[in-house]
Amino acid sequence: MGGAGGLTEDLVLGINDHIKDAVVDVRERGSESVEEGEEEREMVPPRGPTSSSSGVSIHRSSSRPQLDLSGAAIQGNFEEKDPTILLPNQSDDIYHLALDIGGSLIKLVYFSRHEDRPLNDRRKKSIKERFGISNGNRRSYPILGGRLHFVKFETHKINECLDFIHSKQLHWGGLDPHQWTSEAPNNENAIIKATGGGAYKFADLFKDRLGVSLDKEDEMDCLVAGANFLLKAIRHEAFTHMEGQKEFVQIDHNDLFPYLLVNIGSGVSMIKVDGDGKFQRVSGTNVGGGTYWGLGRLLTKCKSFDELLELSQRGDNRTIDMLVGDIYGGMDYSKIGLSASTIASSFGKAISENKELEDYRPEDISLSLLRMISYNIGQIAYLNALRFGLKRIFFGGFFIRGHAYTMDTISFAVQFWSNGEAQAMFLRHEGFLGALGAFMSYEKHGLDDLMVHQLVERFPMGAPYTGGNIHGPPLGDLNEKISWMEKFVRKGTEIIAPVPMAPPGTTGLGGFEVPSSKGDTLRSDASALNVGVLHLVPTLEVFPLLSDPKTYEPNTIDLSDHSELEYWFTVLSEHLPDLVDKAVASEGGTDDAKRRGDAFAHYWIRLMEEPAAYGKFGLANLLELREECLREFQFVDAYRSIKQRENEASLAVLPDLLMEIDSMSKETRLLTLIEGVLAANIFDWGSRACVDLYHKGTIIEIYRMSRDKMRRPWRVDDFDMFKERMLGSGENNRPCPYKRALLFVDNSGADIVLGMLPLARELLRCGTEVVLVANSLPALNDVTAMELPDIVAEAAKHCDILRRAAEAGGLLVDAMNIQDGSKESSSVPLMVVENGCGSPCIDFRQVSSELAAAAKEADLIILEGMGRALHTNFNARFKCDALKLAMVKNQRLAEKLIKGNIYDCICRYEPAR
Ligand SMILES: Nc1ncnc2c1ncn2[C@@H]1O[C@H](COP(=O)(O)OP(=O)(O)O)[C@@H](O)[C@H]1O
Ligand SMILES: CC(C)(COP(=O)(O)O)[C@@H](O)C(=O)NCCC(=O)O
Ligand SMILES: [Mn+2]
Repeated sequence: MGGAGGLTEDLVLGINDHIKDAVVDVRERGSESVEEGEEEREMVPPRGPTSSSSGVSIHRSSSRPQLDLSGAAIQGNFEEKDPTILLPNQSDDIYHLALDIGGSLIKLVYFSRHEDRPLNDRRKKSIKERFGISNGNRRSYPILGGRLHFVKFETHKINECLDFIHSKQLHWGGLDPHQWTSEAPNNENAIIKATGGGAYKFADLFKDRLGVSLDKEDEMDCLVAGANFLLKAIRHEAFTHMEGQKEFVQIDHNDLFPYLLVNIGSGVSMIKVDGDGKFQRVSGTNVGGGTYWGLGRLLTKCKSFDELLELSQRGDNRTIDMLVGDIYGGMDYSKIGLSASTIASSFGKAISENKELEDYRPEDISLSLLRMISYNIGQIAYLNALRFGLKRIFFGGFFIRGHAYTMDTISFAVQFWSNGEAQAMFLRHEGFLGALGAFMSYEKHGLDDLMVHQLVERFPMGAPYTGGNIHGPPLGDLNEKISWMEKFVRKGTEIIAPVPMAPPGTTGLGGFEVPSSKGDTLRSDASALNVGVLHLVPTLEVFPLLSDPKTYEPNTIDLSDHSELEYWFTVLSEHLPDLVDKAVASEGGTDDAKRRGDAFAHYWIRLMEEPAAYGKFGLANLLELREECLREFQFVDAYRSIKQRENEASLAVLPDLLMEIDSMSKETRLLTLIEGVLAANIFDWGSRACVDLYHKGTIIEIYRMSRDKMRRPWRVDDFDMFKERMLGSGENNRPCPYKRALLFVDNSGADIVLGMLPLARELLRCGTEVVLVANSLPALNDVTAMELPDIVAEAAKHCDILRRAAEAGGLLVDAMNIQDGSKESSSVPLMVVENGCGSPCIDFRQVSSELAAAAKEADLIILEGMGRALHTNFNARFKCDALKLAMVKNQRLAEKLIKGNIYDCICRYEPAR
């Protein structure tokens, strides 16, 4: 090893000298952010390494396209009030709508389609040819990518709902689904699927106001279809809620039936579900959500359901309910297992006291009523489960409203009466089952064919308002979002107050005792249970090399541990000012960008008030949500100029690095290359520690420190095993054992140029095909698949191996004047493939179809960086050999994962399973 160390040292000095000329002092950058936009224009070469990020084909975009109003014309009778307007050029977003019009609420589920605009770039084309990927060849009709939105209105405000549908022109989509792709649909014969009593009651109103007919679907059919779809297709849909603890339940698709579905709407239906379309309504009760809201309104004079629910949180039901202790002189009735605090008779105290309604606190009345109804429903549900021997009970309907206390009470009843045999579970899309079922009843929309991995739930701004609260149009337009945000900030200080990390208020005593959540307010935007927009991405696939997709869990750190959540949320929040700075600078530092930056920061903190509301949450989800938030506020690529500069600086020193590498023996070279990857992984703008380093030193100093740290053994060091596999024992010059390697690259600049590209070159040199796998969308300073071909092209100018391989892989098409011009067909190709992600991490259950295709013949994967190799996939096992390379740039993670320290390195080699 001594020899290798010496050479490495030389290499460092050599590189440092070159870097000195080419690299800017990072300290200067922080303070020059305002001019960055300008300078960026100067620095962008015509075909610069990262100049093309704006045209990315976005897989997971969450921003809504604007309506194309050109050529708009009134359709039909001009005399009509609110006539329909045709938008002939609005072709990329086609809507489809289904309704559930209940006694209390109208639920809307609508689909918006954003057509893929495949970029005809050379990379995509050649990858498609090479891997034989064609569009839509798997089904007789294509599943359309798009988004499912969830909105609700109060039934007595049906006009708001009609206005909403009209304003969004959702009724135009009510045509035969086969016509979804056609332009400018004509809605004369439009039909909208609808369920619930209102589908009958309001049919004429829909015809008069919107000119559409409601196609009525059976309510029970719809509830069951909706529940089955959610339970099969949405990963974190069902959860238990006991004593304040929410726990997501992974439902095995093959072991879903039978179950009892209890839908608590205005009234309550109990349905025994035995399969898709196989069910029986076995019971129900007229004491339901309508009872709580109706009686509660009369008794407390509350103006809204949420107000009534909020009152209950400050209530003490002992003032009204007759408890066992009231009857037994403060004692338990222990013989039959009833404690003194058990409710013997709801509202029972009111009979014996000489009091009027005004003498009772509305808070106490509300709580007593809530407990009476929840407990009663829980008990009837249990009895029905018992009747049919069902172990699982799923509760839906908007009565639940994601309210911790309601869920705890119902869970307690089920647990108590069943002696723990039966389990109450709740659904995140609680009240949308019927509407979803009605949506499913459209023939051949392909939704029922979609699988879990093709659905991505996103929480764009406005989701809490559409899915949660009763509200008008969701905030679609960015200006609306920001003005809302500004209003919100002005209104209260909630946003900047410390983030509450304690679990939501609960009794802690299982529903029989007084809630300890006094003083807690039910947030009026209903973020207690957020329902996001479901993105349907038919092109996402499960990575075929996962050794066991069923048990695969991408996250290494589970944030359901509150101390973890608190820590990571704090770390990311501390990074926020720097991130906002970069984001604003990337948009030219304009006033508009500053407003958006502020709004982003506020929104981010607000989102984090209750992350559990978004389904099961790991660190990878937190990091991804941050990127999604940035995109939501139209920050396309916050680190664009930083990436460009670091790419240019690194490319300038690449030729010298390659020269030094080429002078080494095979063995030393391999070690030096791996060291190079680990050392360059320090250039990570997502790590607090690294950003602090950038503010203190130059790239050269940082890089030197990083190379110094490279002495083996690393904290996790399987290098010898990897070397053995690559080179065999002894210098026997045998060819490299790998046919195709997938290199999951991480950061721009030194990381890709001086770390991963030289490693890729070595693999190419020994006959391995190399697929560079990079992000589809920007995330921090990660290099994207769109940027890589240009970086490779630049590097190829100095290296024949890279040039020939890139040519063979279709990355270079007469890209430059190549000296020897030989185009050997025998050369091993180098390709670039997008991974389908826009995050620093990767979830192998949802990758792009081109990556899935490329993986089929791969026998080595190399995962680089903290996000892809540590936060996610540290424990993942693959069907082929895997090398995980990362520098740990966080002290706590280093301690937890490897009992080590910040800047320790990991080289983990795992032979195929
Ligand atoms: N904002 C709200 N306005 C009215 N009721 C609400 C609201 N949020 C939750 N609820 C509760 O949800 C019940 C309606 O649930 P839902 O599943 O929509 O049933 P339905 O189809 O009968 O309208 C109401 O009776 C009430 O208890
Ligand atoms: C965002 C990152 C995963 C990116 O790391 P990378 O994948 O580039 O190695 C990492 O910087 C990170 O975990 N940052 C947050 C923790 C911290 O600042 O210490
Ligand atoms: Mn990164």
